[in-house]
Amino acid sequence: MGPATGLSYPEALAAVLHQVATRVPASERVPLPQALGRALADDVSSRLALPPWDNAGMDGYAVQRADVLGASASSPRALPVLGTSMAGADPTMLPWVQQGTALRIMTGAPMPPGADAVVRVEDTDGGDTLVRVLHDRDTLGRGNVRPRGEDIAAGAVLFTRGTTLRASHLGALASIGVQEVLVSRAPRVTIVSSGDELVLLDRFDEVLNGHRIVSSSSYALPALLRGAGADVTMAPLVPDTLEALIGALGQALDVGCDLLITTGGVSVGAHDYTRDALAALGGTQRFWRARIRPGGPLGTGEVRGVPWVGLPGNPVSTMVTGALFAWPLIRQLGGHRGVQHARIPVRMCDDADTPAPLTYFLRVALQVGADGMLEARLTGAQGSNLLRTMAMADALLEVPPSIDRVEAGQTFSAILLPDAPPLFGAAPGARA
Ligand SMILES: Nc1nc2c(c(=O)[nH]1)N[C@H]1C(S)=C(S)[C@@H](COP(=O)(O)OP(=O)(O)OC[C@H]3O[C@@H](n4cnc5c(N)ncnc54)[C@H](O)[C@@H]3O)O[C@H]1N2
Ligand code: MOO
Repeated sequence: MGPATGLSYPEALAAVLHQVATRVPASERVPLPQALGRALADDVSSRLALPPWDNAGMDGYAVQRADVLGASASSPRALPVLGTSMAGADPTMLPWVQQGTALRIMTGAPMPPGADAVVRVEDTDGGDTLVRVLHDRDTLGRGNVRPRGEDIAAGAVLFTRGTTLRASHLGALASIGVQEVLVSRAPRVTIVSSGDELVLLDRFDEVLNGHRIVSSSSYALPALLRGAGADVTMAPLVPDTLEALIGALGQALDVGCDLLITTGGVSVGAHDYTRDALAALGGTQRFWRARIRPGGPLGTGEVRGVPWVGLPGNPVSTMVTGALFAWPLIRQLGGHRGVQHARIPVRMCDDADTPAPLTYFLRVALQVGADGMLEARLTGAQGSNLLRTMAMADALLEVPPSIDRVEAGQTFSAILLPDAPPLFGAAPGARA
């Protein structure tokens, strides 16, 4: 089977996501601080309004705006000061601000009845018992008054099911008194890696003896997928026999998981048994092979009701397909709403040949260019076995099948790797 067979990248992604589209994840209640990064399993409504009362947006004096309209340094308005409204003051105990009076007020403190504007302290002489207002700019617009319920309305839905909870969500939920949150359970993902040549680090002496290689994907892939919110179990490494693979996959299914991921053994080699093993366990294959590089020998299907994704064994192919396909799939299984990779425009700074009619995903490092646009540079050679150049990459430059050569200066879409840092260095000469 040639490299140009199989599904296009968008078709393959849609097929992978489609097979779990109707699954509703189980939910659990967790204390608020532990809800970070999880998806809300239900809408959250607020019992109360926030802010709970009209309050001051500036430190200054609560007044009736008509009293200070037209005030200036040459024509100040003098108002007796009735007292002070501190943040935390009981709003029902505040004096009425009648025409021609003022109440000292702090940012966040409740507005007293009668007042409809706050003059900031800088626009006054700061008087304690009598204040002179020297400027009337705060009579415009909202007059530095922050209205009750502006942030969160009482009874309204605050966040909807599927929202990924970030730091500010925890703050907003805390502010309405949520101590425990109903979130989708982390999907249980079991990874089964096969290959006679592979050992874990406890057998590194066999690597030194020249007989084996470390199963680097046993370390890289769970790290990546845990970042997607998966509860990952690594099955013991499986030798290259059909019986061993059937046994290992059967064991993983008996223990139970929400997603079965295999690495290796999906190509056309003499020992590539993954698809045969799945068939022997009664599984069905949805597709095998995508028109992408790296990662072409990618498969998906279902076995005993559990979705299966077969990632190719070359370590970079494993990580690229893990990021492009397994990551969004795990997000979907974890109940998260957004599962589309963002594409960002980047200016490519290197040439690259992409001759086959495939979507290429080139490993690139990003820098902020002189004009503020992101610039992409190849991290080095692009062979599927070269994990170092994958580790150096921030993003995958997506080169469509119709393009057979990338030239420096051209703009392409890049997909940020899910574990890429959110900040980048500046290219030489870039503005700060
Ligand atoms: N005749 C063909 N050969 C190959 C094709 C093809 O279309 N026709 N496709 C190539 C591509 S592309 C890839 S990718 C690989 C995929 O092969 P498998 O998924 O069957 O993987 P393996 O053969 O088991 O291993 C490939 C390679 O990766 C190393 N490997 C495997 N697992 C791990 C691991 N856990 N950690 C580190 N390294 C691993 C393995 O030693 C091999 O070097 O097939 C190509 N061949
Ligand atoms: O596509 Mo394979 O996944 O390049 O090495």
